[in-house]
Amino acid sequence: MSVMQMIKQQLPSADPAEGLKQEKARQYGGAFLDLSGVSIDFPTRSGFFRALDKVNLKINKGEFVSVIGHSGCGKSTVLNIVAGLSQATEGGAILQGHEVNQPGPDRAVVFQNHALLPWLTCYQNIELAVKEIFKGRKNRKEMREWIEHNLRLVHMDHAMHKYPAEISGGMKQRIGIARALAMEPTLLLMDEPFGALDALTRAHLQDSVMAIQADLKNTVLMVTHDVDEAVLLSDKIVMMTNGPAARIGEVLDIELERPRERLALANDAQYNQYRAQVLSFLYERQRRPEEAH
Ligand SMILES: Nc1ncnc2c1ncn2[C@@H]1O[C@H](COP(=O)(O)OP(=O)(O)OP(=O)(O)O)[C@@H](O)[C@H]1O
Repeated sequence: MSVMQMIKQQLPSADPAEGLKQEKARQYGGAFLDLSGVSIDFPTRSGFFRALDKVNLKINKGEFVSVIGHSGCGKSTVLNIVAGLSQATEGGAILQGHEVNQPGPDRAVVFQNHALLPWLTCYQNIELAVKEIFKGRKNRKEMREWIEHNLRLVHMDHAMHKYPAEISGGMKQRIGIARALAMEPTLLLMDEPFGALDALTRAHLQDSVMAIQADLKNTVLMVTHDVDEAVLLSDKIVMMTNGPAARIGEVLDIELERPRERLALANDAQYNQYRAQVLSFLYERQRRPEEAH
């Protein structure tokens, strides 16, 4: 899929009925996100491949939820179903009372590789999404202020007129996050958002995301490979079994007080206990044959 297609898929449809559906959804009082009985079969040359088998997951409003599991278990597939980029073969995702069957502006996605349009500046990359979403609701000045506000949130206002090629990988990722936040999504979806970054940049960006989350109280679903990242950022860690036919193995509630400080937590018994629980799930109960030696 091209970068343009990915961005377009997240933008709103012009259908007025869609606006009404979204308004109804905002008033819905049930489970915020409810995945029930989600299975998916991908067609392959040797027949159907069942990637997920009867996945059930509930997420509450304002929660930060991480999905962790070994490579290829189906983490991105879960996120893509919630994003509306993949269709479940059985079951489905209900977001605020409405079935997800296509991408929409209520679910902004941050990918590992930022997906910025190289011919637009950082400001213009965000503006593209903001113009679509807020047309008729914000005037030019309000839009400019809103874009600048979101650039400030990720500490990138100083580089707003630079092109993606002129900034570092970590900075590009910040712009991707600013663009997603500027869409004011009901649900923020992040697929290994820090995966391509060096350890220091990764830590800075994790801290920024925690600070933004504390402020905006977004509901976030994040895919990660990183146990420390999952424990540090999450309210809930969803641990997936190995595929094919992957399921949710365990869900761990992380009850560490916020704000969380990575240095203080390094010596925190409860933090280390959570960390050990995730490691034990991944490397004992879900150990893969190639890791047994
Ligand atoms: N479109 C597709 N067609 C066929 N198989 C697919 C398709 N998309 C995903 N799969 C398969 O489904 C399984 C889950 O893939 P997915 O990308 O969700 O895993 P993941 O846990 O996110 O992996 P990673 O951590 O390596 O990114 C894999 O075996 C993958 O090969």
